[in-house]
Amino acid sequence: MAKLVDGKRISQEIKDELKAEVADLAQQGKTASLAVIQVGGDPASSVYVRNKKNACAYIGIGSESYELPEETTEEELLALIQELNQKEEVHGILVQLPLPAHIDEEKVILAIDPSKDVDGFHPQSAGALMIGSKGFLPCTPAGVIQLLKRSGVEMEGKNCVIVGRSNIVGKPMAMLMLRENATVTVAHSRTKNLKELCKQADILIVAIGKPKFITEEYVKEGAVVIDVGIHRLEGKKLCGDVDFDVVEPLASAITPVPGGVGPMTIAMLMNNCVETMR
Ligand SMILES: Nc1nc(=O)c2c([nH]1)NC[C@@H]1CN(c3ccc(C(=O)N[C@@H](CCC(=O)O)C(=O)O)cc3)C=[N+]21
Ligand SMILES: [Mg+2]
Repeated sequence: MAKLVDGKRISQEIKDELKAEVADLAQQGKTASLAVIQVGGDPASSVYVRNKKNACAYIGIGSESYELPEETTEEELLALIQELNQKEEVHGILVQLPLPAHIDEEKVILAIDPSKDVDGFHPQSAGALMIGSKGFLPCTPAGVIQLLKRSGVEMEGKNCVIVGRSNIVGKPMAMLMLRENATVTVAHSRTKNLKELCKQADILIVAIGKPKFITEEYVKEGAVVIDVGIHRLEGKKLCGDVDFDVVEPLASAITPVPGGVGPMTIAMLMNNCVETMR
């Protein structure tokens, strides 16, 4: 039977470490505060925004939220970001994605001061990751690395297949696994012989955004399976990109959804906020 990789427990462990560190840094007069911007009232986004604010309160950093109406113009949003860039009491800026269709996400991300880019989405942060220089790491892939490390999964020399090539998960995930000296393959929706390729993976990381897409035919016996997907099924039940019930018996370790990668994303966001104080 597969060992469950408990993201809920590990994220709690990280938040507790950060809480202690923040208390220490506070004694030296250091503080941090996160500004969260949400445009429109998407209920899923509201849940995530609330979780982020709760996490800030838990570890002892400030947060302020800007809930803007759906009709907000790109100019108005850019003006708010400029204001927060200038504001000394704000150390991190997060613009909840996705944004309404009339706003250019790329422009918005580019407007954030890279020194406050706690999501790690700015091109300067992405470039720094690529060449191995200092910058904020994107929270979800950084969370996956922490899950693997804290579960004792050896990465060096291992065959890692990443399914998905997005700018916020697949691509930065590949860079981080390379840093850990894994041998990395990035697969995606157009990859030929995807099943055969995935079956070679010692570590399979899935972020394709298709519910229960990965079945037992994609997984080698003993593989470590990390599921980045999150989907709300009818009846509000959550599931990932991996069909957990059929893959779990094959895997040596596997993340559940919920309780896997999701909570780690928030823990690593908190780590990036604390990084502004260090
Ligand atoms: N600028 C920006 N930064 C983000 O980091 C960002 C974003 N936009 N837009 C949306 C996605 C999604 N995301 C998640 C965070 C936590 C959970 C999480 O905590 N999930 C829980 C379940 C939560 C639930 O019940 O829905 C779990 O998997 O156990 C999931 C997803 C951050 N995102
Ligand atoms: Mg893709």
